[in-house]
Amino acid sequence: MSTRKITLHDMTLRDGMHPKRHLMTLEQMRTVAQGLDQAGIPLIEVTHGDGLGGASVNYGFPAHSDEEYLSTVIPLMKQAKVSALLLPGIGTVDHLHMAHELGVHTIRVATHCTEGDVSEQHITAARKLGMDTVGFLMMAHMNDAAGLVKQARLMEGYGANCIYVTDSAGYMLPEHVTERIAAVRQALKPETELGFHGHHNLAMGVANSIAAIHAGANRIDAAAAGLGAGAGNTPMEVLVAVLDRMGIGTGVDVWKIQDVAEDLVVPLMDFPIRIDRDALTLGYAGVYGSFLLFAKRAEKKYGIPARDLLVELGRRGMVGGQEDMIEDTALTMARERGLKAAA
Ligand SMILES: C[C@H](O)CC(=O)C(=O)O
Ligand SMILES: [Mn+2]
Repeated sequence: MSTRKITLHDMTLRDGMHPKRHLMTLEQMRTVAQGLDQAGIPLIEVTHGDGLGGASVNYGFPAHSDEEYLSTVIPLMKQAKVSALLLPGIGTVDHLHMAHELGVHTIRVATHCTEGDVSEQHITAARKLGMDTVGFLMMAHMNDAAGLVKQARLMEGYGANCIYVTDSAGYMLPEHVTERIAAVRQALKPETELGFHGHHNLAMGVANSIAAIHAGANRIDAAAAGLGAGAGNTPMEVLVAVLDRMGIGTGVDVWKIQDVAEDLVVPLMDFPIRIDRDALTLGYAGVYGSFLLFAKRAEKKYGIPARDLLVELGRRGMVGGQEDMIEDTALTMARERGLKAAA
């Protein structure tokens, strides 16, 4: 067994909210969170798919508020800590205080990979509260290694004790991950932790996570049965089995996490999380994972195949926060093709 310890961070109840259209019930949250806790997962993320304050016309209204989800899950945890995602501009410092009061241990302040400077206020506030504070650089394939180093240093300078390279589009191949993680690892203080968040659109979730670990990452995100945006996140139960075979310690029980995936998470899926042609196109064209259902909806409404729309969104370089542009782009394409919207 290697002496290196990897912290696995579960995404089922946050990234998994995207394919659930943010409509998980409190009972589903409770059951899955307890299963993950009993399997030994040390850190579990809980919020709207777009983080604290995500409830909106743009991102979708959830079945319950972040307060309800967090106050349902946190008191039940025997060993796991709970994290919350926060995108400045969506989540506010008030949301951060609310999360802290409810017992959230880790706050992950997420920005586009070229906009780390917008995280200063939230990272500073979280550090003042003594929280485990993470800077989360999304769509990391859209910045090169040197650019990510700059952004990571900014976030570290504001007080983040961990920085994430986030493959939101599931676009990266292992060599892209290795190059970026190694460069960021070298640039940060040795005590600053480094994480990787993968999506499985090109079936690279596990391979990319292993590449990240080899290049110096020590926190890795994954979701039980892969429940997450697009073709899902790195499947947790597969990652745990592979790391166990590699002799890398995670503290997670190989069998129990399989049972969580199979018995608790697969049954709550609204559709199978798989690499269908649209999810594959996200990875191939480098498109933000949570655009998938928006594109599928636009296909029904305007008759533009989701795949064509996703390719165009990738060509236009659309990023998280530009969800309204999906409809706009579909309308433009429908007009160009002489199509009429479905009644
Ligand atoms: C708000 C996004 O879903 C955050 C994330 O998980 C990603 O960028 O990937
Ligand atoms: Mn994600």
